[in-house]
Amino acid sequence: MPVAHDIEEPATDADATGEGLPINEVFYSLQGEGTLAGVPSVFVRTSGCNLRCWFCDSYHTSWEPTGAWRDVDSIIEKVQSHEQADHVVLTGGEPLIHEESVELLKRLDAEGYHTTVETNGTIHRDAPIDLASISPKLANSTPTPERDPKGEGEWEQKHEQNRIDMDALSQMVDAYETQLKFVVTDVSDLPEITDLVDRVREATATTVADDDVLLMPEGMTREQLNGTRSEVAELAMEYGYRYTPRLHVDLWNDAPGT
Ligand SMILES: C[S@@+](CC[C@H](N)C(=O)[O-])C[C@H]1O[C@@H](n2cnc3c(N)ncnc32)[C@H](O)[C@@H]1O
Ligand SMILES: Nc1nc2[nH]cc(C(=O)O)c2c(=O)[nH]1
Ligand code: SF4
Ligand SMILES: [Mg+2]
Repeated sequence: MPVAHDIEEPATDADATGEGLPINEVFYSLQGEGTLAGVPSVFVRTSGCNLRCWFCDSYHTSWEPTGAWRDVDSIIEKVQSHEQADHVVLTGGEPLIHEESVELLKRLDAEGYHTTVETNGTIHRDAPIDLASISPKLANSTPTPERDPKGEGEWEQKHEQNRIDMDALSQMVDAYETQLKFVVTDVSDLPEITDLVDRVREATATTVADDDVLLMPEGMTREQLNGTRSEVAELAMEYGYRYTPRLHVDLWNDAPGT
């Protein structure tokens, strides 16, 4: 069993019992990213992350983790209250820092849900995951002092050291149906992506097709996406990778619970 990295415990509304999961939010929406974009889904967002991307669109699960501890039964109950959905997306923060995410995924699987896990790919756990939506973090994510949203670059080195774990990444690719979803700002990100995809292909027994590699424009608002999406779409065509929109941002901008 992998050891969770040294995680700061999220601030909680409830007493930390050590059981259950720190939950930031549970909401019903359309999957906005990746090969299942457009599918009605319940999102379960855990709090706490082992990385600190400067651009993180879920600031209150990473830079300032907040949430309330909920036991697995109560999370399942909340998921089931959205009766139309048969897809569940477990995200965060980084959901796989929490061992209890495995229990939640087992319960969701037993209840018949299709499960997607949105993960940065640095921690592998054995769980019933129907789609591992892995977003390995590139150098463009590193919180340098100039880009740090909170401090003065205190996380730069730790983020840089931990953002890629080839063992965890390749174990996950071999274990699950996978999409590799890269956050792209511009053409300068592409050499790192092609190199990483080559390394994953060498390290795994699985065929990683070009259309399992997704380029997603960086931006947490429509305005920011206006500056990235066209170039990223062109890059997907040029390299033969798949483009993924951020449908939820196009539809609802950065509204909470979407
Ligand atoms: C908040 S993360 C949570 C899951 C996991 N920690 C991860 O990074 O994959 C969910 C998704 O949002 C993406 N993301 C975060 N901030 C973004 C931004 N500013 N622009 C585009 N994608 C972003 C991540 O790369 C990931 O695919
Ligand atoms: N609609 C919607 N789709 C998403 N796909 C991945 C998300 C995430 O934050 O992990 C996300 C999200 O926050 N909202
Ligand atoms: S790994 Fe995911 S949750 Fe963590 S800081 Fe980066 S985007 Fe945010
Ligand atoms: Mg999101």
